[in-house]
Amino acid sequence: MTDDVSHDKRALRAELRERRRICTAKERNDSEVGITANLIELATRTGSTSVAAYLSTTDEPQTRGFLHWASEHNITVLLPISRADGLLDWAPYDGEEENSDLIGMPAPTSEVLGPIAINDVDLIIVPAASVDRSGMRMGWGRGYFDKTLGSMEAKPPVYAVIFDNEYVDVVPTEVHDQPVNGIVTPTGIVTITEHN
Ligand SMILES: Nc1nc2c(c(=O)[nH]1)N(C=O)[C@@H](CNc1ccc(C(=O)N[C@@H](CCC(=O)O)C(=O)O)cc1)CN2
Ligand SMILES: Nc1ncnc2c1ncn2[C@@H]1O[C@H](COP(=O)(O)OP(=O)(O)OP(=O)(O)O)[C@@H](O)[C@H]1O
Repeated sequence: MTDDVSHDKRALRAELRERRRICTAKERNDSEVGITANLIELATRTGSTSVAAYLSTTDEPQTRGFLHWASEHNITVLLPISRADGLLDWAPYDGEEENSDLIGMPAPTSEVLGPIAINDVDLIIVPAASVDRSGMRMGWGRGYFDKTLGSMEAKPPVYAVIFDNEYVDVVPTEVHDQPVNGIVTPTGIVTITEHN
Protein backbone atom coordinates (compact mmCIF):
# COMPACT_ATOMS: atom_id res chain seq x y z
CA MET A 1 0.00 0.00 0.00
CA THR A 2 2.52 2.54 1.19
CA ASP A 3 4.69 1.59 -1.77
CA ASP A 4 1.87 2.47 -4.15
CA VAL A 5 1.39 5.80 -2.46
CA SER A 6 5.07 6.66 -2.59
CA HIS A 7 5.12 5.67 -6.24
CA ASP A 8 2.12 7.91 -6.91
CA LYS A 9 3.80 10.76 -5.06
CA ARG A 10 6.99 10.36 -7.06
CA ALA A 11 5.12 10.36 -10.36
CA LEU A 12 3.10 13.41 -9.40
CA ARG A 13 6.19 15.29 -8.20
CA ALA A 14 7.97 14.60 -11.49
CA GLU A 15 5.01 16.01 -13.43
CA LEU A 16 4.76 19.10 -11.22
CA ARG A 17 8.51 19.67 -11.32
CA GLU A 18 8.42 19.62 -15.12
CA ARG A 19 5.48 22.04 -15.21
CA ARG A 20 7.38 24.46 -13.02
CA ARG A 21 10.50 24.09 -15.12
CA ILE A 22 8.80 25.05 -18.38
CA CYS A 23 7.17 28.23 -17.03
CA THR A 24 7.95 31.28 -19.18
CA ALA A 25 9.70 34.36 -17.86
CA LYS A 26 6.44 36.30 -18.13
CA GLU A 27 4.53 33.69 -16.15
CA ARG A 28 7.21 33.75 -13.47
CA ASN A 29 7.13 37.55 -13.28
CA ASP A 30 3.35 37.75 -13.11
CA SER A 31 3.15 35.08 -10.44
CA GLU A 32 5.83 36.78 -8.35
CA VAL A 33 3.79 39.98 -8.16
CA GLY A 34 0.72 38.08 -6.94
CA ILE A 35 2.60 35.83 -4.51
CA THR A 36 4.32 38.81 -2.90
CA ALA A 37 1.06 40.75 -2.50
CA ASN A 38 -0.76 37.74 -1.07
CA LEU A 39 2.01 36.82 1.39
CA ILE A 40 2.03 40.43 2.60
CA GLU A 41 -1.77 40.29 2.98
CA LEU A 42 -1.54 37.03 4.96
CA ALA A 43 1.18 38.30 7.31
CA THR A 44 -0.77 41.53 7.82
CA ARG A 45 -4.10 39.80 8.36
CA THR A 46 -2.59 37.46 10.98
CA GLY A 47 -0.78 40.35 12.68
CA SER A 48 2.44 38.33 12.55
CA THR A 49 5.66 39.81 13.95
CA SER A 50 7.66 36.65 13.41
CA VAL A 51 7.30 34.27 10.46
CA ALA A 52 8.99 31.08 9.25
CA ALA A 53 9.39 31.03 5.45
CA TYR A 54 11.94 29.78 2.90
CA LEU A 55 14.36 31.08 0.28
CA SER A 56 12.83 30.07 -3.06
CA THR A 57 14.72 28.43 -5.91
CA THR A 58 14.23 29.71 -9.49
CA ASP A 59 11.37 27.30 -10.17
CA GLU A 60 9.48 27.83 -6.90
CA PRO A 61 6.93 30.55 -6.13
CA GLN A 62 9.19 33.50 -5.33
CA THR A 63 9.41 34.51 -1.68
CA ARG A 64 12.08 37.21 -1.77
CA GLY A 65 9.71 40.11 -2.46
CA PHE A 66 7.86 39.16 0.71
CA LEU A 67 11.09 38.67 2.69
CA HIS A 68 12.23 42.13 1.70
CA TRP A 69 8.90 43.68 2.71
CA ALA A 70 8.97 41.81 6.04
CA SER A 71 12.43 43.05 6.93
CA GLU A 72 11.34 46.62 6.19
CA HIS A 73 8.37 46.16 8.52
CA ASN A 74 10.36 44.75 11.42
CA ILE A 75 8.97 41.27 10.99
CA THR A 76 11.50 38.60 11.87
CA VAL A 77 11.68 35.85 9.26
CA LEU A 78 13.33 32.51 9.96
CA LEU A 79 14.62 30.47 7.02
CA PRO A 80 15.33 26.72 6.95
CA ILE A 81 18.67 25.01 6.53
CA SER A 82 18.46 21.26 5.81
CA ARG A 83 20.35 19.03 8.23
CA ALA A 84 21.66 15.52 7.61
CA ASP A 85 19.49 14.13 10.43
CA GLY A 86 16.26 15.16 8.64
CA LEU A 87 15.57 18.14 10.89
CA LEU A 88 15.74 21.79 9.87
CA ASP A 89 17.92 24.46 11.47
CA TRP A 90 16.59 28.00 11.24
CA ALA A 91 18.40 31.29 10.66
CA PRO A 92 17.03 34.83 10.39
CA TYR A 93 16.64 36.57 7.02
CA ASP A 94 19.10 39.46 6.90
CA GLY A 95 19.08 40.27 3.17
CA GLU A 96 22.76 39.34 3.01
CA GLU A 97 24.65 36.72 1.09
CA GLU A 98 23.19 33.24 0.59
CA ASN A 99 24.73 29.81 0.65
CA SER A 100 23.58 26.36 -0.43
CA ASP A 101 22.62 23.85 2.23
CA LEU A 102 23.61 20.18 2.06
CA ILE A 103 20.97 19.34 -0.54
CA GLY A 104 21.68 22.41 -2.62
CA MET A 105 18.76 24.54 -1.45
CA PRO A 106 19.43 28.26 -0.96
CA ALA A 107 20.24 28.93 2.69
CA PRO A 108 20.93 32.03 4.78
CA THR A 109 24.42 32.78 6.14
CA SER A 110 23.19 34.47 9.33
CA GLU A 111 23.42 33.05 12.85
CA VAL A 112 22.16 29.44 12.92
CA LEU A 113 19.42 28.71 15.42
CA GLY A 114 18.45 25.12 16.16
CA PRO A 115 15.27 23.26 15.08
CA ILE A 116 13.18 24.52 18.02
CA ALA A 117 13.54 28.18 16.98
CA ILE A 118 10.44 27.64 14.83
CA ASN A 119 8.31 27.20 17.95
CA ASP A 120 8.28 30.97 18.49
CA VAL A 121 6.81 32.14 15.18
CA ASP A 122 3.27 33.48 14.56
CA LEU A 123 2.92 32.09 11.03
CA ILE A 124 4.58 29.30 9.05
CA ILE A 125 4.94 29.55 5.28
CA VAL A 126 6.04 26.28 3.72
CA PRO A 127 7.06 25.14 0.25
CA ALA A 128 5.01 22.37 -1.34
CA ALA A 129 4.55 20.47 -4.57
CA SER A 130 0.77 20.24 -4.23
CA VAL A 131 -2.02 20.74 -1.69
CA ASP A 132 -5.51 19.28 -1.82
CA ARG A 133 -8.85 20.78 -0.83
CA SER A 134 -8.79 19.08 2.56
CA GLY A 135 -5.42 20.70 3.32
CA MET A 136 -3.22 17.66 2.83
CA ARG A 137 0.19 18.70 1.59
CA MET A 138 2.64 16.87 -0.60
CA GLY A 139 6.22 18.17 -0.41
CA TRP A 140 9.33 17.36 -2.41
CA GLY A 141 9.99 14.04 -0.79
CA ARG A 142 12.42 14.25 2.08
CA GLY A 143 9.92 14.68 4.88
CA TYR A 144 11.58 17.79 6.33
CA PHE A 145 8.38 19.70 6.90
CA ASP A 146 6.39 16.66 7.99
CA LYS A 147 8.95 16.06 10.72
CA THR A 148 9.15 19.71 11.70
CA LEU A 149 5.38 20.30 11.80
CA GLY A 150 4.70 16.89 13.34
CA SER A 151 7.02 17.64 16.24
CA MET A 152 5.39 20.96 17.17
CA GLU A 153 2.96 21.03 20.07
CA ALA A 154 1.17 24.29 19.46
CA LYS A 155 1.28 25.16 15.80
CA PRO A 156 0.60 28.66 14.50
CA PRO A 157 -1.25 28.84 11.16
CA VAL A 158 0.63 26.95 8.41
CA TYR A 159 0.22 28.07 4.78
CA ALA A 160 1.79 26.44 1.73
CA VAL A 161 2.88 28.54 -1.24
CA ILE A 162 1.99 26.94 -4.57
CA PHE A 163 0.92 27.83 -8.10
CA ASP A 164 -2.83 27.75 -8.80
CA ASN A 165 -2.75 24.52 -10.81
CA GLU A 166 -1.10 22.76 -7.83
CA TYR A 167 -4.23 23.14 -5.67
CA VAL A 168 -6.01 19.89 -6.49
CA ASP A 169 -8.89 17.65 -5.36
CA VAL A 170 -6.74 14.97 -3.73
CA VAL A 171 -3.04 14.33 -3.19
CA PRO A 172 -1.72 10.88 -2.28
CA THR A 173 -1.16 10.76 1.48
CA GLU A 174 0.65 8.66 4.05
CA VAL A 175 0.08 8.61 7.81
CA HIS A 176 2.98 10.96 8.59
CA ASP A 177 1.76 13.69 6.22
CA GLN A 178 0.90 16.94 7.96
CA PRO A 179 -1.99 19.13 6.77
CA VAL A 180 -1.78 22.88 6.25
CA ASN A 181 -4.32 25.54 7.26
CA GLY A 182 -4.35 27.11 3.85
CA ILE A 183 -2.54 28.05 0.68
CA VAL A 184 -1.15 31.18 -0.91
CA THR A 185 -1.09 31.28 -4.72
CA PRO A 186 -0.43 34.07 -7.24
CA THR A 187 -4.19 34.75 -7.35
CA GLY A 188 -5.25 34.51 -3.72
CA ILE A 189 -5.28 33.06 -0.24
CA VAL A 190 -7.43 30.03 0.57
CA THR A 191 -8.04 29.10 4.19
CA ILE A 192 -8.96 25.45 4.65
CA THR A 193 -11.05 24.57 7.67
CA GLU A 194 -11.18 20.78 7.46
CA HIS A 195 -8.58 18.97 9.65
CA ASN A 196 -7.74 22.07 11.64
N1 LIG B 1 13.48 26.59 -1.22
C1 LIG B 1 13.27 25.50 -0.50
N2 LIG B 1 14.01 25.28 0.59
C2 LIG B 1 13.81 24.14 1.30
C3 LIG B 1 12.81 23.21 0.94
C4 LIG B 1 12.05 23.47 -0.23
O1 LIG B 1 11.17 22.69 -0.64
N3 LIG B 1 12.31 24.63 -0.90
N4 LIG B 1 12.62 22.09 1.72
C5 LIG B 1 11.41 21.42 1.88
O2 LIG B 1 11.33 20.35 2.39
C6 LIG B 1 13.76 21.58 2.45
C7 LIG B 1 14.64 20.84 1.47
N5 LIG B 1 13.90 19.75 0.95
C8 LIG B 1 14.09 19.07 -0.21
C9 LIG B 1 13.35 17.94 -0.44
C10 LIG B 1 13.54 17.21 -1.60
C11 LIG B 1 14.44 17.61 -2.55
C12 LIG B 1 14.63 16.82 -3.80
O3 LIG B 1 15.60 17.01 -4.51
N6 LIG B 1 13.72 15.88 -4.12
C13 LIG B 1 13.78 15.04 -5.29
C14 LIG B 1 12.56 14.17 -5.44
C15 LIG B 1 12.44 13.07 -4.45
C16 LIG B 1 11.24 12.23 -4.74
O4 LIG B 1 10.47 12.49 -5.68
O5 LIG B 1 11.07 11.27 -3.98
C17 LIG B 1 13.80 15.89 -6.54
O6 LIG B 1 13.07 16.92 -6.56
O7 LIG B 1 14.46 15.48 -7.49
C18 LIG B 1 15.19 18.74 -2.32
C19 LIG B 1 15.01 19.46 -1.17
C20 LIG B 1 14.43 22.72 3.16
N7 LIG B 1 14.62 23.88 2.32
N1 LIG C 1 7.36 12.47 11.18
C1 LIG C 1 8.19 11.68 10.50
N2 LIG C 1 9.03 10.86 11.18
C2 LIG C 1 9.86 10.05 10.51
N3 LIG C 1 9.96 9.98 9.17
C3 LIG C 1 9.16 10.74 8.46
C4 LIG C 1 8.23 11.64 9.08
N4 LIG C 1 7.58 12.30 8.12
C5 LIG C 1 8.08 11.85 6.95
N5 LIG C 1 9.01 10.91 7.14
C6 LIG C 1 9.77 10.20 6.06
O1 LIG C 1 10.25 11.13 5.11
C7 LIG C 1 10.17 10.61 3.80
C8 LIG C 1 9.51 11.55 2.84
O2 LIG C 1 8.15 11.76 3.21
P1 LIG C 1 7.14 12.46 2.21
O3 LIG C 1 7.22 11.83 0.88
O4 LIG C 1 5.81 12.58 2.87
O5 LIG C 1 7.80 13.92 2.15
P2 LIG C 1 7.22 15.31 1.72
O6 LIG C 1 6.04 15.71 2.52
O7 LIG C 1 7.03 15.26 0.27
O8 LIG C 1 8.50 16.20 2.03
P3 LIG C 1 8.76 17.60 2.77
O9 LIG C 1 7.99 17.60 4.05
O10 LIG C 1 10.24 17.64 2.93
O11 LIG C 1 8.37 18.67 1.85
C9 LIG C 1 9.42 9.30 3.89
O12 LIG C 1 10.35 8.27 3.71
C10 LIG C 1 8.85 9.30 5.30
O13 LIG C 1 8.83 7.99 5.82
